[in-house]
Amino acid sequence: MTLCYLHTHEKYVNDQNYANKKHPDCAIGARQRKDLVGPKGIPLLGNLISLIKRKTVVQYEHELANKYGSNFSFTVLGQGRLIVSNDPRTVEHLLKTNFDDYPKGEIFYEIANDLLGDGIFSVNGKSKVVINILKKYADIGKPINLKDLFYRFTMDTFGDISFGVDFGCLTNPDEMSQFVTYFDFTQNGIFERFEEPFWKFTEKYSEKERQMIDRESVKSLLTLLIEAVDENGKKFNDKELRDVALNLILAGRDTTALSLSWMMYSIMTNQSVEDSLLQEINTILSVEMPIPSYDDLKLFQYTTATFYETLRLYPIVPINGRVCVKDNVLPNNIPVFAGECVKFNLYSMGRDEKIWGDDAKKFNPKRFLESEDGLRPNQFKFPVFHAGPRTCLGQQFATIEVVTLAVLLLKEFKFELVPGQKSPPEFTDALTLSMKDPLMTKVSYRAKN
Ligand code: HEM
Repeated sequence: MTLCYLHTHEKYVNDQNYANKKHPDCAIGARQRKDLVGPKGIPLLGNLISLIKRKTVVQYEHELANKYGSNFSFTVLGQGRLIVSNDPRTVEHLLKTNFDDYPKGEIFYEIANDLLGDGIFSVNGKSKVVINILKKYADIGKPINLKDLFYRFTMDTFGDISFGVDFGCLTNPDEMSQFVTYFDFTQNGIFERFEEPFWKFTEKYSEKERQMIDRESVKSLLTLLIEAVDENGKKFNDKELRDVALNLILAGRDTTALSLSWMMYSIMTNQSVEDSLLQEINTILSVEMPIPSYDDLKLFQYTTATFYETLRLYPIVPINGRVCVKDNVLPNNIPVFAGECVKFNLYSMGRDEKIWGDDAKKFNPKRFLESEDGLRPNQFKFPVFHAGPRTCLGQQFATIEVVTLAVLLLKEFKFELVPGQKSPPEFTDALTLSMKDPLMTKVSYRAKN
């Protein structure tokens, strides 16, 4: 997943053209822009301090959107000027119409079709393991952390369909595989670099970051993958190791696991949605068809709409954007100069009444079924899977995974939030909209067999 921070960082550090010494209220390296609204910064640092003080970047920008409207700008030391434009026309401009002015790196892999082929069998197989785990919790009446369970589910499904290996996350629930632990550690470390302009300096002196670059850790991470073999005994080559492992897992595991968590949270807090889901599931599934096949999945329209509605209010990739390489003008007439980063905040867009109408903040899956576009919403208004030529390659696979598991779980179990938890859950600062705390859930049988 390419975010613009890294590019902006390099661009601005290297580009002395913009390194104007007189920057009264913006970060060094950023062009002065009196034509844009936004919070006043301080010399050299720009808005870095207020950004650090906020809970998350998503919330910082959402607060600014509430104050300044859909288009505003701020500057941050190390990132230069960030122009936020939560406007579907800007999204189309960036990701499609003026795609060449906002380039994105090479496609790192093309796996979607392979995944769809056998993916459904793997999803069904792993869903059964999840159901067995839930049965144990339902039998003893002990709450389970659904967030953790969904991470294990998507990780194992991924290991299975992509590498042909079993990471054992579901079968050894008390012990997260070493590979997964190292992957998470490295992923978190990388995100912190986006936020810390002096990371090269601070990493030298911090114990945590020392571990990040510790050769033994990296070696262990790689060793585990190097040792993994597919069913024919074939090992990964170096390029596969780098591209497939990190990018694929980053793109596919967290996104789907988090979608499941936010979706289950939304269902647990909206009784009428749960009722409609059950009605659909009980009408379609039967003794003859206890598990949906690939073709049956399109019948689950309300369930699919519930997945989309979850992504609208809880976009798993909540902020996106691109660095501009050629001066141009946005459709709303805002000029953008090479080196500036144009972003859109999907969390704000999903809650925007101008885009979704008066009930924008309400969780209402029917809005998709009742709209003209149906289950093919306009990508620029709803860029949760990105849009244009670089749309998410895993959209269809993620939909299969989420809808299948949700249908099978909801048919068998009733889920209730354990009281005393924050609702809605808080999220952390990460590339993805990660829940900060466990999602503790009481699970019970709908009808004991
Ligand atoms: C609900 C689940 C998912 C969501 C919300 C999601 C969202 C996204 C987004 C927003 C991007 C664009 C990122 C960027 O360029 O900044 C993306 C790209 C991508 N996603 Fe997904 N994704 C999901 C699941 C998956 C799955 C399961 C896979 C793999 C099977 C996958 C594979 C990819 C790939 C390969 C790309 C890069 C496409 C390219 O650059 O051409 N995604 N996804």
